[in-house]
Amino acid sequence: MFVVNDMPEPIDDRIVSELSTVCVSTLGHMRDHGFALGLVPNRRPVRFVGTAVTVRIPHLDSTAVHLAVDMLRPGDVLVVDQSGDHQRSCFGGLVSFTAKARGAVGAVLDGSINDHDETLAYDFPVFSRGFSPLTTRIAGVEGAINVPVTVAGAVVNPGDVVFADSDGVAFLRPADAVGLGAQLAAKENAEIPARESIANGGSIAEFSGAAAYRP
Ligand SMILES: O=C([O-])CC(=O)C(=O)O
Ligand SMILES: [Mg+2]
Repeated sequence: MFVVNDMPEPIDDRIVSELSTVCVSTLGHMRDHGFALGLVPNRRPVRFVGTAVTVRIPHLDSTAVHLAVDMLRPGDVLVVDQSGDHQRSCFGGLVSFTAKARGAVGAVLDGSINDHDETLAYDFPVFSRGFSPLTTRIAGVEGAINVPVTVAGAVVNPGDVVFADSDGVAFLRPADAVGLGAQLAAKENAEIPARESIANGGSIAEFSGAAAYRP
């Protein structure tokens, strides 16, 4: 059975611009959930913030991926749950080319990617488990578009904020992303005077508070 739900509301442009200047790992200093752990980008440096368009496929059948890629809009990020089949690739040259042509800003797959050499020229950022020659088929078995999915340990809803950089990917509910950019920027900016102090012999443990635990 195939499920094709409506496309989600695009995330606010302000969320995109605020999160585009801060690091995903700064969020990792503040919370432990919502990260896609174990995925790697097809190139570094990389950075994108966009609206999650979700897809769930059974391991062999990427019919729903091809349907979803055609639906992508500028600013979207395709997020694919491969039902636990991490070794298989549903995402190669033609899918990358189509996603980029639609204006999507990236993809996050809990599976592998293929067509490495072809996709270099497309310069389309994709997080995945790595490269694999074992691909999917258009088998028409089943699939779902814009349903809640699980990707590398994180639950993702259609319309969530996908916040990605060279360190990895975080997923945020849009309401949780409001004002987050400023919070992360403040935390990062606090390190500027610390660097100056450390360069002059100061202590990272004093800055971080670890010094309080020195026996
Ligand atoms: O079509 C696929 O499923 C994967 C692929 O090779 C491509 O995108 O070119
Ligand atoms: Mg191909």
